[in-house]
Amino acid sequence: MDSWKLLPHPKIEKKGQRLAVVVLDGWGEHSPDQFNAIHVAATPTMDSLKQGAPDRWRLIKAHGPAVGLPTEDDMGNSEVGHNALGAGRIYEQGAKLVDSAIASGKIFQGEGFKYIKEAFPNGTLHLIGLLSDGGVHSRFDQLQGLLRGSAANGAKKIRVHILTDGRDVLDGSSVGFVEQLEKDLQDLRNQGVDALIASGGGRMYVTMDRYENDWNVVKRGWDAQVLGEAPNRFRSALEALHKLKAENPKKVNDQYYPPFVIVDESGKAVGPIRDGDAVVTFNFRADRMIMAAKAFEYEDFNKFDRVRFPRIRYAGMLQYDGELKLPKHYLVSPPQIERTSGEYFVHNGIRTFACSETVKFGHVTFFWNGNRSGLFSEALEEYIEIPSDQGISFNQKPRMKAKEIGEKARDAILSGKFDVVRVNLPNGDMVGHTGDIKATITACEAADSAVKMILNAVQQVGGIYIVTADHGNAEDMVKRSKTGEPINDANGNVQILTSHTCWPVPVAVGGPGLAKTIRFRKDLPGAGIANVAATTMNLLGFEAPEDYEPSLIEVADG
Ligand SMILES: O=C(O)[C@@H](CO)OP(=O)(O)O
Ligand SMILES: [Mn+2]
Ligand SMILES: [Mn+2]
Repeated sequence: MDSWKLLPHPKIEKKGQRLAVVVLDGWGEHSPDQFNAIHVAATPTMDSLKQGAPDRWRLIKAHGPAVGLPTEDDMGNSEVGHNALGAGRIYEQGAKLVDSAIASGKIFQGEGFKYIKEAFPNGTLHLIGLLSDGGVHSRFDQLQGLLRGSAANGAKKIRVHILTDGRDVLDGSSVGFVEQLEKDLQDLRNQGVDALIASGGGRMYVTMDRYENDWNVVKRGWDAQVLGEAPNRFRSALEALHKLKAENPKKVNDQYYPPFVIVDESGKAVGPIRDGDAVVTFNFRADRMIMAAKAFEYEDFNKFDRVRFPRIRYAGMLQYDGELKLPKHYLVSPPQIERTSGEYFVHNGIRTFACSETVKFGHVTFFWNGNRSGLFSEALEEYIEIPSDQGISFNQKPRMKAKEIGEKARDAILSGKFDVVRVNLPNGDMVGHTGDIKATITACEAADSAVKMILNAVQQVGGIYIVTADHGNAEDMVKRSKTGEPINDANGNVQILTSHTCWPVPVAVGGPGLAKTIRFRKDLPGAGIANVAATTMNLLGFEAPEDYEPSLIEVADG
């Protein structure tokens, strides 16, 4: 028997239902107050869905172990969220896999580490990555583990190229992380390892672009890290952070520090990357390291002028793209996500349309499909990317491309060419990360209007919808005490929260094609977003594979 064949659902007929799957990025559920941008925004469509509770609207988990992260304190993120949504099962994710590999010491015995270790006797080890304890792309304690382990394994010269965060952690917290890193590097120097910070920059402006939105971001990183060139040169990273902020307090924050290099007393960069060196990008998450990985690895490369292409031993913390085998060498094996819902669908003749704008396009395709690039089937699938605005912080244009995404989805639904139309609406998340509450309110309104456009099209064709989110963000824009009170900073202003949250997200089903008897089960109170994939299979008239997390819906008698 074809193991890809999904069995017909015993109670839900497969009758060519057209299904819209809408993911609102960064849209959680939290108590209503002035710092809940979704609550303050006029969101009539999402509000109306809530009226369907408990049978057709409920909350599901989108953080911590429910999405494969180490602890209940780990907020969700797009990678683990879309992996869970698309794969319908919970995989141990990068953060956890790296933790285990460091704890057991296996990371230092693996092929990847052995490969870079060859460079230790004569070359420098460069560590490049996001410096914070956000746990979304990287974690500070993992960098510390890597530093200690590398020194213990013979690294004599280490250079750290930092990317400041302020997006998964509070803005301004980069200073504390750099102070701690400087202490750790001093400890290494006391042990005879020549260890220094060599360059830096803010994650949104240096290195960590994604989905080829803007190669200039990667180039700025390359120039500083590899060539040792940047418009800003300082004797220390702390000096860089303080001076660059003081020069331009309105524009410069942790996410957007301009690139800088650290120089010695003669003004020479302390750590350009040269032939014979080893380079490790210590982010475990893929999307924002793939572009840099290509620049470090590909012989043929034309995205920008690298000027110099050093012969290095390069490894990623994880392999970032299994399909492209990028990078070839890595310290920890990524989760092997297979048999995703999208792949099942093509094997069962389901025609899928997927769409978002650039900044989230890979979320609803690459992450959704288990970190796999490209289509499963040219004949049955179409993925559309709407170009995102470039070079701006999204609070300047908070509506982003919500309308365009809504229109594309609407047209795809009305065309009759697709059984499933899947979109990601980025607004709540991308604007939420700017910490600009007013703009985030506008963002949420734009996303809500796009949902409306999609639901109207579903209505017209007699279809079904499932609306949900990948994790929280816009529903809570302020740092809170344990009892939920907003926390003030030293100047008496509330501390703005730019990060994701641990709050649950809504899921709603409906549409004229949904039988009246279908409702949410009540026996899955702890369900999470991994339960959505089986639900979509049921909505299309299929049983889900046995090892998928259970479907959220049931068919009531009568
Ligand atoms: O912007 C990103 O890279 C992350 C936050 O670090 O957000 P998301 O997981 O929503 O993509
Ligand atoms: Mn997201
Ligand atoms: Mn986000």
